[in-house]
Amino acid sequence: MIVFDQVQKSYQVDGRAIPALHPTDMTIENGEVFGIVGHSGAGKSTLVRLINLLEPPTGGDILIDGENITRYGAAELRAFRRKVGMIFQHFNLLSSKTVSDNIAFPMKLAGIYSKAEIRDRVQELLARVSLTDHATKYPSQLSGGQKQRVGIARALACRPTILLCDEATSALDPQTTQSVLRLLSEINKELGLTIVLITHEMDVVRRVCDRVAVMDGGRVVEMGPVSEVFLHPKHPTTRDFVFESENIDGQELQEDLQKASGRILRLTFKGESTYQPLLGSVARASGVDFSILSGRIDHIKDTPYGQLTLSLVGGDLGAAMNALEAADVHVEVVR
Ligand SMILES: Nc1ncnc2c1ncn2[C@@H]1O[C@H](COP(=O)(O)OP(=O)(O)OP(=O)(O)O)[C@@H](O)[C@H]1O
Repeated sequence: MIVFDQVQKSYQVDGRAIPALHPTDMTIENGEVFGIVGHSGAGKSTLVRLINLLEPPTGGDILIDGENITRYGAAELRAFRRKVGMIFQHFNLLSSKTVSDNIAFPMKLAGIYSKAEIRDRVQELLARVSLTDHATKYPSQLSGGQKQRVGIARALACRPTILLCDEATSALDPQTTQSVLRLLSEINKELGLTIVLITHEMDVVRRVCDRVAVMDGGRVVEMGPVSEVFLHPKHPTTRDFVFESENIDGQELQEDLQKASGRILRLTFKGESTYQPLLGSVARASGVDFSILSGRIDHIKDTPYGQLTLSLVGGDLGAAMNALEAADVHVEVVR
């Protein structure tokens, strides 16, 4: 478990302390995929670099499995860092080394593994990331997705318990992004690894994360299970991210809503209720007429969800809303 207790970070710029992370409390459970989403400059990288003490905090305590890592000496810190793997947006591979040698590199650097151990581990990891046939290639001979797979294998070499991902899919096309995210999900499930993933795309969070923290101006402004934060965003920054990921233009939506008559409801279906033919029967029973203003069905991790914005006129609106809520549909009155 990673615990931030009033952790803060300021950078010294021209003799002045510029805050990048205001005092923050946060807990990341073992084995979860935790997303950190925010615009450029929000403080995401700073927060993640505090977890492996690449940046020392200027205040507060960071506890990992109960140990206060901010009090570690040099030797303890070296041993701790082997337990934390990291992957990067631009892969950071060594261009003069082969795929195998890149993966072996952190094990060699640690100086505690035998040659046979390194050889066996590299073979195992090459198979894990489906790159066995590329073992003797150099990074320049690989695609972006393959390079990130090497990055992941290298990060796993010393059997870490935490994997930090700093915009790991931002340089990849959508299809390659999907396959890298699938690989990260598999690793999380198979190895029980804790994954902390920074991104500026809510869509990445939706696909793989269990919980998410939304950052703005060096503060965590919203935090919770992805289904809660994604489907019922409270902070304006979170709303912007969700709208962006759904390709919704906030202003256009407002203009559309103004043209619609009657009550406007936003319905959220989750899990099994997503597939139920509910609307027709509720409309018939309550005598309410409805038109659909916008809608989508998608997944949050493995759970299907649907969201519909409807305008409703006539009939017994209260009865319709009760019937929907009784069927586990979340009903929000927009107007
Ligand atoms: N080494 C540094 N020295 C001084 N200021 C820094 C340093 N690193 C980051 N900052 C500042 O701290 C703030 C947070 O930066 P950070 O890189 O953590 O944000 P971010 O959300 O990761 O942004 P991006 O997505 O662009 O990487 C920014 O205002 C940035 O300019």
